[in-house]
Amino acid sequence: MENTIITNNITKQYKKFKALDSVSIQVEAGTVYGVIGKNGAGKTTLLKIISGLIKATSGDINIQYDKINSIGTLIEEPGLCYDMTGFENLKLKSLAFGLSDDVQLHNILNLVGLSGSKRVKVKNFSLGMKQRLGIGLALVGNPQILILDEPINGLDPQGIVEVRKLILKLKNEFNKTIMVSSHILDELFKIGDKYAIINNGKIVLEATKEELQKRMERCIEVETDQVEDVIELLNQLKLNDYDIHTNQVVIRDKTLEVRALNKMLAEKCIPIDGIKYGEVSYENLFLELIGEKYA
Ligand SMILES: Nc1ncnc2c1ncn2[C@@H]1O[C@H](COP(=O)(O)OP(=O)(O)OP(=O)(O)O)[C@@H](O)[C@H]1O
Repeated sequence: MENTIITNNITKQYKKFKALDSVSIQVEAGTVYGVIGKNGAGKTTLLKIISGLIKATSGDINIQYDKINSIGTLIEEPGLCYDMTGFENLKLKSLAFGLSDDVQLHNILNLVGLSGSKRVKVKNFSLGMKQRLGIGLALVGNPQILILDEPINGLDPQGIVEVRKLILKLKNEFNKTIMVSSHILDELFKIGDKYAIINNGKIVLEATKEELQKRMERCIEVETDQVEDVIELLNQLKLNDYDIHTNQVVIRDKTLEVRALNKMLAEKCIPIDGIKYGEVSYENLFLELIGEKYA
């Protein structure tokens, strides 16, 4: 598939501080691209540079699009007028863009699930409604690319589901290319096709959903009430990458096979209640990638 956004060694320097350090990413057209990182990792800086809101200190950006206004952004606050309705907010932005297509605005209101609240002023909106209106504002002018910075931050579970469905609908039915950042890993992993994991301004991994899933596949979960004996065996085998839970040991080793471990446990007469392959959690994968210890 064709790439819509390519960045090449983008660096952003604030005096002596490097907020972004040689960031190179490739975003394919019609996909959702997740940018994952802790607070202060550099997500907003990257999205602002791609949106054209700030300039990179060095590096190149190549963005393919046909029309002016082809990037819609929701970065930090949506900048809503609280004494106006959702429609009036859309209208204001549309006028600022020199557009006069009210039908499109009604379609946007419908798309973001706010057509039932036509007469409600934004000051009476829930946070989820405000966030969806923020996405609606990003859609004014029908951009092909959407840049959404932390769109689910602070939302309740229902609000998160609504934004997730909206993002997927925008991709699947409207063929938008969407970059979305978050530190809520589980949620972002539900919608992205490809991801950049960013830490201290550097991309520590750019990987497709499938590649990430592959990395998460392999761990072995041993259920036992004799956790200490299992740990002793693992230490003898020099397998030091494991988590201990109540009555469970989770071993992360790509070479160890369930059958082989099962045999060794039996030989040592260590009773177990179960042994199987499991998945590394998103959080642990993330911590591994940014070089921090598992929780
Ligand atoms: N205008 C600025 N001047 C100086 N430093 C800045 C400026 N803008 C951002 N930074 C710094 O750059 C780093 C990256 O900030 P950025 O907002 O991109 O992080 P983030 O990953 O989006 O984090 P968060 O989730 O907290 O928004 C932070 O350490 C931040 O303090």
